[in-house]
Amino acid sequence: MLVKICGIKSLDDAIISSSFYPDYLGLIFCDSPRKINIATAKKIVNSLNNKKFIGVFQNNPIEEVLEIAKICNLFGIQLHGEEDPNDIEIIKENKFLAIKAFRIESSLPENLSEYKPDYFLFDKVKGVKNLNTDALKSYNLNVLFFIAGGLSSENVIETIQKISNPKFCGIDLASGVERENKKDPILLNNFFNVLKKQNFFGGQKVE
Ligand SMILES: O=C(O)c1ccccc1NCC(=O)[C@H](O)[C@H](O)COP(=O)(O)O
Repeated sequence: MLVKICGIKSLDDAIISSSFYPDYLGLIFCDSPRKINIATAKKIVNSLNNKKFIGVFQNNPIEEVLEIAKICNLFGIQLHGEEDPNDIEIIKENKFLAIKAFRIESSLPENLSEYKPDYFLFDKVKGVKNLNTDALKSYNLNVLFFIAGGLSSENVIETIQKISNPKFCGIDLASGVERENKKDPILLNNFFNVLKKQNFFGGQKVE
């Protein structure tokens, strides 16, 4: 499994999280308790310049997304709203890794195949505890996908084992490794330990 730790809010969060060697670190630029400003994001990326930072955006004009991605020297862009499939093409043309996220309730979106990102990310809907993994059973596209939604050391293995799809490649999490709104070394350690114990840490990236 590839791992993306999302919602990095400070240099401390970034340093602690990257000490566990996740594949990607996420910076949230849209409305969220984990929203980061451009100046802080830029400082974090420049301080850890060998790490791959993904900016998370929601329904922003694509020109604005690209401008922020360039200012902050991001590796990739995750669109988490109702963006047009063409925005994904523009992200790829601009040489950023492109992730298209969808919040999944009971089924996959009908227009999923119109999007050609590097990865999909299937997240839970707001207000529920976890992702409905049954909804992923019909996934038959060629694009690799991550899952997200309330993952923690307690439920990650059980969740991974529920998904037997060859395109399932990664997990994304935020709150499951946070205490008092900060990334927590003990929770991170527990999380990576359970992954490693089950040989679920590591995997092949698209790039
Ligand atoms: O996490 C947020 O606050 C958020 C808000 C708006 C858009 C996207 C957001 N998160 C991006 C993600 O990739 C996942 O939703 C997140 O990492 C999963 O978080 P959690 O359920 O707490 O593990």
